Amino acid sequence: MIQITDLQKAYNQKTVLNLPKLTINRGEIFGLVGNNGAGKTTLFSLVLDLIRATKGKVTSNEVEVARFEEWKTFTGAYIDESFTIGYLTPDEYFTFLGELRNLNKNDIELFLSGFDGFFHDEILGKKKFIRDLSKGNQKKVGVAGAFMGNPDVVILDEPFANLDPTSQYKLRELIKEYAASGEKTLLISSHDLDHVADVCSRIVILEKGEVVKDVPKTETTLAELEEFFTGEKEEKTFYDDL
Ligand SMILES: Nc1ncnc2c1ncn2[C@@H]1O[C@H](COP(=O)(O)OP(=O)(O)OP(=O)(O)O)[C@@H](O)[C@H]1O
Repeated sequence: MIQITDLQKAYNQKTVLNLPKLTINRGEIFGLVGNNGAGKTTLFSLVLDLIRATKGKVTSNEVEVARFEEWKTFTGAYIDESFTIGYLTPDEYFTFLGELRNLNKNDIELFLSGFDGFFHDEILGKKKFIRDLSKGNQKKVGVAGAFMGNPDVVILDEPFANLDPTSQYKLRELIKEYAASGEKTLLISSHDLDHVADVCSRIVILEKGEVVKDVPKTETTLAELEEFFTGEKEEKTFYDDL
């Protein structure tokens, strides 16, 4: 679905991303982790053609994202506040986005009803501009918007950050439900190893712009990720054998 070939991004001669080859297949829930400055947002920004690559290319469903526009019809994303429209209320924003994605009023209402639990009665019908919502609620609007129109590819940069614990768990469920058909491709970055290990089918660790680990999710993934980032192996305790 997404092919990355010889992709490099440099700022002032300093390479911040270097990916000789990376393929993300249809149906994968691709989790991207890495310390601050590892290159996660840079990678997503290149996949979404928000910044120009120094070298190399990204194709999404065979469409080269930097040269053509068709990929936008099957891609939903939320990277930051610039993806929403601050001077609209969430209701206005979803109507706008829905129309853009050829949904009628009923479709939009049906779509939004799927987010009732996630929105927790804080988002819709409040007559508040998106820019005046709390950071977490702004994120909820953006994340929900990314799923609108049932896109084949959904890209979310740190979707769990700023959300309260209940909303984080609701988002896990939403992501899993969305991916359940096996037809959708999701790219999710997060600093929360527990969430990534729970929802993702494949996990990639970036370090200084390079892939240092690329593994399918298994029962031991969370422990392996924790060991990688803390440098400590979790000791087996007496209680583990009971
Ligand atoms: N516009 C820019 N000009 C110069 N350097 C930049 C620019 N944007 C990003 N960088 C650098 O690129 C590197 C990768 O940044 P990026 O935001 O992709 O990391 P990240 O993994 O998303 O980090 P975080 O977890 O902190 O969000 C960093 O060293 C960052 O300082």
